[in-house]
Amino acid sequence: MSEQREMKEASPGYRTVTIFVAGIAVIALVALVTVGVLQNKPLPQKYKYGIVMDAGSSHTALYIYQWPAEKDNNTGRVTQTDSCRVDGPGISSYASNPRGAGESLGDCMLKARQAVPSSRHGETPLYLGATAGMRLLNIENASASDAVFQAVEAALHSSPFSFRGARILSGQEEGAFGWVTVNYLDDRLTQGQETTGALDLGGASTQISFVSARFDGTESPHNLMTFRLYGNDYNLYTHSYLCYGKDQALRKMLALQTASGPTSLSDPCFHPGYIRTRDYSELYASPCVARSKPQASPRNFTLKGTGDFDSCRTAVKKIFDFSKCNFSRCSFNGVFQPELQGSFGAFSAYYFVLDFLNLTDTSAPMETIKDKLREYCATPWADMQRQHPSTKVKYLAEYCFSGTYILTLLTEGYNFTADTFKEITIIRKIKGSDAGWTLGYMLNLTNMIPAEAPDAPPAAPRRLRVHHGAHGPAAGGPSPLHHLHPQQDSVLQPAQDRMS
Ligand SMILES: O=P(O)(O)OP(=O)(O)OP(=O)(O)OC[C@H]1O[C@@H](n2cnc3c(O)ncnc32)[C@H](O)[C@@H]1O
Ligand SMILES: [Ca+2]
Repeated sequence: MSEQREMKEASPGYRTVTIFVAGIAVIALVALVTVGVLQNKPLPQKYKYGIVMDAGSSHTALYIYQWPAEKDNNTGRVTQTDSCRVDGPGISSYASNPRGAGESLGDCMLKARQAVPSSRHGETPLYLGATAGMRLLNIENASASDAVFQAVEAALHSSPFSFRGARILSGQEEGAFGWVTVNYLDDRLTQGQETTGALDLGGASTQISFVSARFDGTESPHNLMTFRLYGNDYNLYTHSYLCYGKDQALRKMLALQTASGPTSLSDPCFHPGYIRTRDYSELYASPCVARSKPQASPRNFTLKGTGDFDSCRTAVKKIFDFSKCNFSRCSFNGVFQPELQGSFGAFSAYYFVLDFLNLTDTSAPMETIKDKLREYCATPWADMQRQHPSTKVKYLAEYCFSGTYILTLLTEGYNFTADTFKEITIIRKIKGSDAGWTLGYMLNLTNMIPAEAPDAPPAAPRRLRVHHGAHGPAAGGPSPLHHLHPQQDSVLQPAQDRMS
């Protein structure tokens, strides 16, 4: 110590050097701060972001995902950080006011600008995918659906994000991406573990997707999606039933009950004491029921609830056609479905409805579930309103129908038995991220799921890759990111499309 002090004191140049070094350090620091301030450069961000808008039939939702900036290609690393529910109905409801569809997204876009650090805005991919509501509008009135898309695209182009296109997802994509999401969040893909099937119930369509050892696509090619993920091959069975989302299914049931154009209808799927005037032209204003509109009918009919679960089941069952099957086995409406296999995650309206009804425990005996629904449906409407003053009246009025529909769809439609029903888990979120197709869709379009396991020698480019036939895109083709129309670039395609 003292020797040191002696040396410092002894060395005449020591003070000069110290002052010199300190001076340089101060100048460097000032320069650094000045440059930083002048360029307004924030500190480097730890995360990257991606945004997907889910334009569903009943509403639009925006999801923001993040992942560590230094490593894009690892599983389980992409998580949902934020979400935003667009006020008002789904974009397909803006057919007569397309501009309104674009404007409706404003608040959620603002929220996204605040949630994603501004230094990342320009590089953050933004996708919009529309599902069954737009599929139906496209069938009904293609120019109206084009106008809605134009308005929505204009709104999203004006955002600071990297807008990569708005399009309608095919039913197969909707089902398959929901399956990818669930299994990605559960970490089942990297481990090569047994996967979970996915059940999605929307307002206008519903999907079932699961890996089946007995299904290679021979019987029904358009139900097959094949992928190679983290070095494992999957044959996924998937089917989307248009018009079997819970809103359209209710329309179908009401249409069957009003085929003769009555002025009043006693309906077992609504609570006793429930009474409402329904407009014929409004009820039949959907391609799901348009063709069965009665030739002659009054303007409205009076819908009166009788609250009878067993009769409701009978009425609901009539919207399924079990009469024909050209395959070895079918679900309903002549659709091929292999034997159910493994566990399932059921989300969206399965969750909303069964959670409200306190019926998410699928291990309860089937009879108990039926008894609860029987009692629930029989509860007078006035009591329901008194007990649930803050529940949206439309939802409250329809839970008896919705619960009955879900039970019928799962057991009679998809053939879940008292045993296999227990394999269904009713979920809303997995590790903080919503279950749904959006995350899988983004992972695919941003190539964030590698075809080979990360520690395996990269024989092929690390991207989510399907086995394409001779006409499929070459492996390692251009990244989907460089195109504005992801429908041409999605590397996940149903087998039928690949073979045609
Ligand atoms: O997939 P598609 O068919 O396009 O429709 P969507 O994406 O808009 O459908 P959601 O899963 O958002 O919702 C499914 C249905 O559940 C309804 N719903 C949403 N929240 C609900 C709640 O809390 N209680 C009851 N029903 C609800 C909603 O109105 C739809 O009819
Ligand atoms: Ca949906």
